[in-house]
Amino acid sequence: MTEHEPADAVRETAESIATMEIRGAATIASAAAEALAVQASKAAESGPTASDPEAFRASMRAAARTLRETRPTAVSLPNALRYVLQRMEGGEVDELRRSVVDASEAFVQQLDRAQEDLGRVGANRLADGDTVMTHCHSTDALACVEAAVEQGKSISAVVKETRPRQQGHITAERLRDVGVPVTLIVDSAARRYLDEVDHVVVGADSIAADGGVINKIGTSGLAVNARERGVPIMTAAQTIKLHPETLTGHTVEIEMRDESEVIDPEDRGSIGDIAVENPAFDVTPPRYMDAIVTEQGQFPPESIVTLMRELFGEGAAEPWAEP
Ligand SMILES: O=C(COP(=O)(O)O)[C@H](O)[C@H](O)COP(=O)(O)O
Repeated sequence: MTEHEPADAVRETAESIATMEIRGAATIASAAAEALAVQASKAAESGPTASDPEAFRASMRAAARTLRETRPTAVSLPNALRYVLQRMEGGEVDELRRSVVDASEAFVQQLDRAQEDLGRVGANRLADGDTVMTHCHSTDALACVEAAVEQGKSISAVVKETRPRQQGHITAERLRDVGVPVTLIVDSAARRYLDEVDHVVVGADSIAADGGVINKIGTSGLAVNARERGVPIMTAAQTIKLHPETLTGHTVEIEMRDESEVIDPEDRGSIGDIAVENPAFDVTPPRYMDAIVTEQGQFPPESIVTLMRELFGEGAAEPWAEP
């Protein structure tokens, strides 16, 4: 195996992330970490990467770049790659392999634990009898509702379908499966139903140093409406969603997806010369978000920078870059 040929499993994972078969920031992060472990095992098996530590390292960097290039917005993806590659160490291929496999396992375990911990923090904000409104499908947001249900609270949900990919349907099914009564609505009905809900709970793909929440398109409009109706809105986001590059003034790239997700290619001809745009995410300014719930407790969005600096220092390394 050469440095420019990531294992098939890495290419398959990258393809699944790009096509959204694997989706949602936390799930993308664990799939990426696991793909690096597979790459390490394959690279240690045969070819120059099996005998030359530098070729092995180069193949790991190339695999990380392949994964990094799939989708630009969820920072949990580069944070996962960074976590694993920064722990790659050893003078021999076998040591390098082991360090990558161990780091990948530790990362995935940490992710699961963090989600459980943040679920309990978020659940404390929910009271028995509350109705929550959700947007998209976020495993972190769901963890809060599930933990509240486990605490014996009776929770019901109004679930936005979330055009164009309708991830709300996944949320509706997950909530139904844990016994939460669900009402599914179209996105444009959200303001009408806000009068019937006690909390809005959303996830995040990235959180900027100023506390801005980058999440599925439509989150910012929902947040503005929730504020106007006096309904508290929280973001459930593990700390791997904190975007270290925003500490140095970078902005988060918003993914633009194909127009075929918005309009059926068969109908495209009939609408003629009309531009169709499909941004996948938007930014909710911190003043419209009541709390960011993490595994380390809840924070007002404006104070998240303190936690970010503690965890990431002043910036972000790119260990996948060629030296
Ligand atoms: O915006 C989305 C998913 O977008 P997409 O479907 O385009 O990937 C989710 O709210 C966040 O990724 C958080 O999810 P989680 O809490 O599971 O990390």
